Amino acid sequence: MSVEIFYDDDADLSIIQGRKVAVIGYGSQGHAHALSLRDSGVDVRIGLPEGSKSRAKAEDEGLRVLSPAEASKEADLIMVLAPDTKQRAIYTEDIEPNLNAGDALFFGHGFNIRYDLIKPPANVDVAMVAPKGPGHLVRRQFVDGKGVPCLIAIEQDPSGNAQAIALAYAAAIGGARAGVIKTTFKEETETDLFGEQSVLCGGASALVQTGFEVLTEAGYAPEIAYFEVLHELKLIVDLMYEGGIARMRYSISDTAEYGDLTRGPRVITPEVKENMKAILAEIQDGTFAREWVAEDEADRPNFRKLQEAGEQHPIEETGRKLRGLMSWVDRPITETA
Ligand SMILES: NC(=O)C1=CN([C@@H]2O[C@H](COP(=O)(O)OP(=O)(O)OC[C@H]3O[C@@H](n4cnc5c(N)ncnc54)[C@H](OP(=O)(O)O)[C@@H]3O)[C@@H](O)[C@H]2O)C=CC1
Ligand SMILES: CC[C@](O)(C(C)=O)C(=O)O
Ligand SMILES: [Mg+2]
Ligand SMILES: [Mg+2]
Repeated sequence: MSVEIFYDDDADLSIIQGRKVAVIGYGSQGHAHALSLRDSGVDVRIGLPEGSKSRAKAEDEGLRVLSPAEASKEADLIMVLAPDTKQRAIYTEDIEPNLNAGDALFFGHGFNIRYDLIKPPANVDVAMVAPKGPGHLVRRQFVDGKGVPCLIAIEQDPSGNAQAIALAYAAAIGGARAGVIKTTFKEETETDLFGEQSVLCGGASALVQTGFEVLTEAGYAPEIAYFEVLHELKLIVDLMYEGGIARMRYSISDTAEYGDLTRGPRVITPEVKENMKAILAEIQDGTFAREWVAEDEADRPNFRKLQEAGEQHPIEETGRKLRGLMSWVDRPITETA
């Protein structure tokens, strides 16, 4: 095996328990890290601006909430879990003036370091602990005594201890129960962006919406179409998760398996593979990052338009109706455990 994988036995939790940690941001990842760090005996404070919607949520959990600058000043390890597009300004205005030699600056995703948007001083450890799953699942798994696998990466290591600190941090949020893999900021950023754009989010959303459109435009009931192309997808993906594509194919009927083997490549054609390569190239050469930063600076007009169109897609209305009949499915996305 070419990668190093670490587990709880490889991590020394006392290292992170001996640090003063500031978690900047209390959204999907921020709430999961902060609550699990606290439950692991770590001294945590949250950095959020005045007027942030997240302040009340953190305070309701009994966490100390300070401004990002105050939290950074108090802490000797700062984990940046604000939106990627906001991190550069937060770093310049709130974190950088409060960084001391020997501090550690941590990220949950490598975007700002990989694309040189943030350039920390050489006397500060710079590392990443990136859970490979959505924050609400990171927290739920921790509470259930399990964990979401994490990637760690070290960009700067003046203390000589950055890897041990990152491993301890990953263990404190449950990641080392599942496995912690060492990577680089470059590899994490490029593969994470590719995965979410081409397969996990972009690819999967477009596949599901298109399948729903084909069935309903052909006159089939939207409810039937929803079950076939969205609801059942989770059941199929669960089998892949447990035992790979082979396990899924073992479990489905041979009729489905024959259709999978012969029709799948007609959906995901060589042209689709070329499209994926083009998307990867835009990630590697920085085109996507420049586009996304510019879109954010322009107040996200295209993003909002596309978001709205997605919310108006007929599959959402059908889904809301059906999930309303399945009380066990409709977990609010704000639920934290
Ligand atoms: N979502 C996920 O599961 C994953 C995210 N990541 C990475 O984690 C990081 C955080 O992403 P995510 O959790 O999705 O972010 P969210 O959008 O869910 O949350 C962002 C948080 O940052 C706060 N915030 C906004 N502006 C500031 C500011 N100026 N100073 C301090 N806090 C601010 C927001 O507060 P408010 O409520 O006021 O908006 C909110 O609490 C990103 O780097 C992302 O790539 C990595 C793996 C998975
Ligand atoms: C798949 C999306 C993700 O990369 C994640 C949850 O890991 C993200 O940026 O939210
Ligand atoms: Mg990811
Ligand atoms: Mg991501």
